[in-house]
Amino acid sequence: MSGPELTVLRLARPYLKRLVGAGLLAAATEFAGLALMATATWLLMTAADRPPLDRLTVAIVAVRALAVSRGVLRYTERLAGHDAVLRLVTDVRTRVFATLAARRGAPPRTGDALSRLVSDVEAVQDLLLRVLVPGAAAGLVSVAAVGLAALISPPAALALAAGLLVAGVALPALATVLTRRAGAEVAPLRGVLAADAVDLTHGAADLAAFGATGTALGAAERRAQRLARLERRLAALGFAVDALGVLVAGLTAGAVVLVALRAGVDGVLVGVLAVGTLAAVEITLALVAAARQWTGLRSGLARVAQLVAAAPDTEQPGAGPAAPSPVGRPTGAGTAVGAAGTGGAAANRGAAGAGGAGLLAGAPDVRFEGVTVRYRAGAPAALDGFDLDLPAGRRVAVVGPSGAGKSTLAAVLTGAVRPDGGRVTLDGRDVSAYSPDELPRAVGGLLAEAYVFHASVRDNLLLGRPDADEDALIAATTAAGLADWVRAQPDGWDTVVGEEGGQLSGGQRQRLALARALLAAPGVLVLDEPTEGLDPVAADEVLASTLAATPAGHSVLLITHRLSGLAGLDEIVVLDAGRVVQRGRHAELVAAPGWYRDQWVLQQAAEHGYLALSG
Ligand SMILES: Nc1ncnc2c1ncn2[C@@H]1O[C@H](COP(=O)(O)OP(=O)(O)OP(=O)(O)O)[C@@H](O)[C@H]1O
Repeated sequence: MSGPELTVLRLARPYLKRLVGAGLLAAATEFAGLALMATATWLLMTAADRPPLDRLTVAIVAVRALAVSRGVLRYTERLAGHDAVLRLVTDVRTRVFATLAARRGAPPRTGDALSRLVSDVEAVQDLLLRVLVPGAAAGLVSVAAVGLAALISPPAALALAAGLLVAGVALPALATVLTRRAGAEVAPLRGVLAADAVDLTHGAADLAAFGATGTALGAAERRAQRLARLERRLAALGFAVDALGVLVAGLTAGAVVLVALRAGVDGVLVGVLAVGTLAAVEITLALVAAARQWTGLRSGLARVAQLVAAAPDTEQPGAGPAAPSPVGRPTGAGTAVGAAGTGGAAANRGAAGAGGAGLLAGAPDVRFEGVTVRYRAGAPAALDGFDLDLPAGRRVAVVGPSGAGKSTLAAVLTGAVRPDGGRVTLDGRDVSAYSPDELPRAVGGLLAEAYVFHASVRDNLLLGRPDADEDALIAATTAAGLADWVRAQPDGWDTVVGEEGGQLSGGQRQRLALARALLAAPGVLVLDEPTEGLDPVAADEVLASTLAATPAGHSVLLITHRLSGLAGLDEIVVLDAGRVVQRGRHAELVAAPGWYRDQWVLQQAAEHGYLALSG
């Protein structure tokens, strides 16, 4: 027993007395079972000769007493063991939680943290309740069984000892060797799968928008299949070892009987030895189960020990299993379990550069015809008979007050929401007719509240275009105003951004999501509030560089609250309560009375002061 187990045992020190008590009670329970079998055998075989009843009285009482005491002992053992272990587990869980919460550097992903708090901490519980307590009990009872057998026949006791050694030492060792590798892979894999579940649910909209859902699902499925394979293999090996255990029990009982007969032991006692041997070997075989449990628990224990032992901020970012990227690339130095590669629909796209390095496919002509969306029956329509032509290469902004239906427009265009009335077509074909792989090539971009994955900057960027080269990465991040930050990071493109981009400022997160959208460069680039969270100067710069970086011929649908920087756009559509209330170019709208002009004045005054308006 080494490192992690010792750390756990050190934590168990305050509960040592209770644990030792539980171990002794477990041994007493097993011993009562063994004694019950032996006494009952003696009773039956002796009774067959019809002796006077008083010869049997003690044995009859003993059988009853042992049967009752066995149940009582088992109950108290469970009570004492669980009492001690649940107290310990509460301590460990509190410490693990405190360490996770206090840790600086890269925090674990929610799924992984959950897995550490739940299944890894349960490994501590299992180590004590399923490995140490039953293991110690089995060891003690084996010694007692050999001692008792020696009282009847020393040679038979030797045969029993040999059988018990095989059952209690050789078989557990064999089980450990056979299951070690698979067992070590299982706990981290469970953690990674839990993290996959978080990404697939929280990042579902962005994965769909970049056409990476299939790839991410595929990667998660491959990991799930790997886990299932490992668990099947562990179960099959376990059954094989269990079968060997039954064989060992039979062979040992046979050997004990032969040796005892040769040594001239009385027939009834031979029977007692035979049944006692079967019972003793069965109890010792608990060590095989304990060993199998132990190999399965080791990696979970190691992770708990690592967390408990580490000072809150000493753990290195990226330690532990590699954080799989949403597109299936391993991002850390640890075990890249089931890395999925970069195949799939997203990888099959053509080349396209944020800086105009090439076109995916020509931008389609988009047409909204009388589109109506109502989220709930009876609720006001979020979009109410909306019409818009967005021919290839056109750049249109949609503005309007909060709740006007702007994001709903983006959701309808990207296929996330189906209109209740009217239709949206790309090159004359209804959006709903495009497959989930096909649509993101034509339409995509930065959705409202874009999800940033717990992966490196590079992997977050590559979500929409896995084959992008360094130049394209630089072009996209430069346009989004993130390139200087990336250059300043010690790990550069490999900087892990934390779950939901938690290691980034709000503005950096937004720039990263924007750079990702630019890199994906779909024919119709939807940008929902691309400069949200940036100060006015930065917002103007980023919007200008973003529009400049969009390849010529690609269309842009810009959704924004800010009216600054829209002068160069082909059309601005003002929405209110799902209806178009104004449309035109910036200069026209600023000149005409209406929501646009009022809002423009207010925003200019807020950002530059009222004097700037008159100047
Ligand atoms: N998933 C939804 N379920 C129910 N109602 C929704 C949903 N999404 C939006 N709505 C409603 O639809 C209307 C339009 O919302 P939408 O998000 O499209 O407006 P918006 O113009 O983008 O607003 P904001 O500028 O505040 O983001 C709002 O009244 C909103 O409450």
